Amino acid sequence: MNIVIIGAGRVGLVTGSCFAEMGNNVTVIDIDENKIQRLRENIVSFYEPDLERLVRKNHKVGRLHFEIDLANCLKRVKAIFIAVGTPSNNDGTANLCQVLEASRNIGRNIKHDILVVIKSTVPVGTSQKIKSIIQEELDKRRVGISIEIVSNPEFLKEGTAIKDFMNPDRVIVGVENEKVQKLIDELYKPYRIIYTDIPSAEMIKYVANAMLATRISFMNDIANLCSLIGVDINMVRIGIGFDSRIGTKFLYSGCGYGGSCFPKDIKALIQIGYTNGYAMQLLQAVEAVNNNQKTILFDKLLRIFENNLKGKIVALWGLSFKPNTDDICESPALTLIDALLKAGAIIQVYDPVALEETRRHFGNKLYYYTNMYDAAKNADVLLLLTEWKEFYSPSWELLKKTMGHSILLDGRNIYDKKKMHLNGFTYIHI
Ligand SMILES: NC(=O)c1ccc[n+]([C@@H]2O[C@H](COP(=O)([O-])OP(=O)(O)OC[C@H]3O[C@@H](n4cnc5c(N)ncnc54)[C@H](O)[C@@H]3O)[C@@H](O)[C@H]2O)c1
Ligand SMILES: O=c1ccn([C@@H]2O[C@H](COP(=O)(O)OP(=O)(O)O[C@H]3O[C@H](CO)[C@@H](O)[C@H](O)[C@H]3O)[C@@H](O)[C@H]2O)c(=O)[nH]1
Repeated sequence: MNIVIIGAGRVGLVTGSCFAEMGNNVTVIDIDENKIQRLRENIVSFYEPDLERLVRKNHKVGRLHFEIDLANCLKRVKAIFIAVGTPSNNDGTANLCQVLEASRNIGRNIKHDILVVIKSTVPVGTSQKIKSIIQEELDKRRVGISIEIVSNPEFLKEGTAIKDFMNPDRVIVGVENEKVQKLIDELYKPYRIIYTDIPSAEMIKYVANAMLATRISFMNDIANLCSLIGVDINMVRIGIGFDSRIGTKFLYSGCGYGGSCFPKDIKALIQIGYTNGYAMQLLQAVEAVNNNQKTILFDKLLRIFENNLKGKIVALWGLSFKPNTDDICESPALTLIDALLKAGAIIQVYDPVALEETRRHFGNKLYYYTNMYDAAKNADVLLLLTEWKEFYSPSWELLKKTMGHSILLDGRNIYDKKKMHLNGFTYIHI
């Protein structure tokens, strides 16, 4: 099938590459000319495991193309996916400028019947707005063609995006009528497709993220209580997770959730509540607990160093908001670094792939290392912020020797408390 994807970001590029891998003929377009030029050279501008390989392979065999101008790639196209960004406005509502501009672009250029698929995360009612905008542009041109619209929110996670797209738990498709289902079935053939109406599909995306974020904030709240009363949160997590009604996933306490989705989508859902005269009390608490959680490691540091971090060497392992991505958007590391800089600490950082992103953000205020042990050199304290695999079994001997001190704050609770004391570390976790 001939498909166009608007937006070559984390969702658009993964969607395009995966559909091409399934045998479709895909063109991905973006307004960022530099991004498109680099993609034509098979260079992906962000880190996502396996994505560059898929881009190169499908580009080479001629199933994946990159364009700037939508008008150049509409011939025989059956579906156009909108996968542009929906960042937060200052008040927390979803900013729909990119989505509305992409819709106008479709309306200005399309010359035949088409299915428009909305992949971006958008508030209820946006798909209808998109349809109206396309129709407005068609009317201006006096073009009488039929536009079908479906809402198909995306549930992939950064760091496992290809795997998630290729093996989804479910594919949600909100439709206005059954006519379009044949085409959707053809696209997503092997997967479990759940058809809903459009508003439900739009809402499912927000509610799924809200539920996951709620689990995390709930566990962080419980972890903070456990730490006050001397209970091991890891044992509690395992103990409740084996209740099949609860399940084991998304129960890991830590230094807070980040990323380009949970924080903005929770804010947007709270704002949707406000707009409709309803206070989303639980989600407000989820957000408040998370904001507090991002400050917890700093508070622990203040206690250790008796409120004086000036001149203290603080080493950080992990900067991205989760492993296997270079994305530092809303990462707990950013909150911690801001506080440490204010307190006058010397900050030495290491991350397997997010160093450059971090350097772009903080410039020469930090010391950057490409080796995890070098980052810990002479450090008064080491903090683990992201649970990259390579941090699971370090050489404790080497680490102790390099640091000269042996205090470790584990922001992701990945180490065994008992063993850490045997390794000679003062070990503090969440
Ligand atoms: N990042 C994720 O893991 C993830 C997962 C599921 C859903 N989502 C949702 O998917 C959407 C896209 O997210 P993303 O992370 O891919 O965003 P992104 O910011 O990485 O990418 C958006 C891309 O769209 C391009 N763009 C903007 N306006 C355009 C236009 N008018 N025409 C062509 N290109 C345009 C931008 O240049 C950018 O490359 C958001 O709504 C997000 O909430 C994201
Ligand atoms: O038990 C857990 C699980 C996750 N996290 C944190 O939660 C954040 C988000 O992690 P994750 O959900 O794995 O990554 P995202 O790429 O942000 O994916 C979420 O956001 C996407 C964008 O909407 C959705 O598509 C995905 O389904 C949804 O999981 C990260 O900071 C994690 O460290 C925890 O603290 N504890």
